[in-house]
Amino acid sequence: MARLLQVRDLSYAKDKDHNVFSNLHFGVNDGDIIVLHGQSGVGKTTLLKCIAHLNVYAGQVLYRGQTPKYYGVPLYRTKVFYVPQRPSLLPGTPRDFLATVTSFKSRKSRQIAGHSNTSIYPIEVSKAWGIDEELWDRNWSNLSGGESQRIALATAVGLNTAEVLLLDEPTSALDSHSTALVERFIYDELRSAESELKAIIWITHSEEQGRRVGTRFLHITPTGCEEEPILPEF
Ligand SMILES: Nc1ncnc2c1ncn2[C@@H]1O[C@H](COP(=O)(O)OP(=O)(O)OP(=O)(O)O)[C@@H](O)[C@H]1O
Repeated sequence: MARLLQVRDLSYAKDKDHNVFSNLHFGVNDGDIIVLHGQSGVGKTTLLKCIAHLNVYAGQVLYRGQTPKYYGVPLYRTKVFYVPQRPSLLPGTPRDFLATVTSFKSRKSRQIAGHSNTSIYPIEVSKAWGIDEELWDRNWSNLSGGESQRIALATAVGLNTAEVLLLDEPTSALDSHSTALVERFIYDELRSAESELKAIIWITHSEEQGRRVGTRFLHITPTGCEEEPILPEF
C-alpha cells in the first residue's frame, strides 16, 4: 500500500506563547479516507492548511517522501489539494480560479469526449451536482454557500490533478440530496482507475457522514493525535 503523505512531529503556534497543536504524527495511504475528529477549535482546519502548506508550521509534511518545496509549492498544491469550507472568500469568479489552477503545467486534466477544452470537466462535474454553468462567471462573494462549495469541490475533483484531497466540511452548506450526490461521486472517483485521486482527509461535524465515508478516524487534541478504532456495527 503506497504511503502518500507522512506527517511528522507537526506543530502550529498561533503566537510565540500559544501552540494550537503539537506532536502530530500520522501517515496517509492509498485508498484512505481519514475523518478528522476533535473539539471545535482544536485546529482541524489549521491542520489541513498546514498540510497544504498554507500555514507556517514546525515539523515535516512529506508527499511521496519529499517536502512541498522539493516539488515547488504551486505544483505540490495541485497534488495535495485543499478545498476550503468557505470558498466565497476567494477573489474573482470560479472561472478565474479555474484558469489560475489550470495554468500550472503539472495539470493532467480529464477530458470529456468531444470537448477539446481540458478545463471543461470541472464544469461538467458541477452540472451533475445541480450547478448552472453561468454561475462560474459570478463573483464568489455573490454565490450561495452551497453553490460555492459545490463549485470549489468540482474544481478540485474535475481537474484530476490531486492525489490527496483535503476537504474542510465540504458539504456543510448542502441539503441531504446534494450531499448524497457529492459523497457518491467522490467515492467513485477514489476507486476509478481513470482518476488521479488516491486519498482524502475529510473534516465533518456529522457523525453519520463520518461513518458513511471514513475508512480511518483520527482524533486530534492539543498535544497529539491518535487513531480511533473502527467499531463493529451491531
Ligand atoms: N487567522 C487566525 N488567526 C488567529 N487564530 C486563528 C486563526 N484561525 C484560526 N485561529 C484559531 O486557531 C484555533 C484552531 O482553529 P481551527 O479553525 O483550525 O479549529 P477547528 O478544529 O477547525 O474548529 P471548528 O471545528 O470549530 O471548525 C482556534 O483557537 C482559532 O480561534
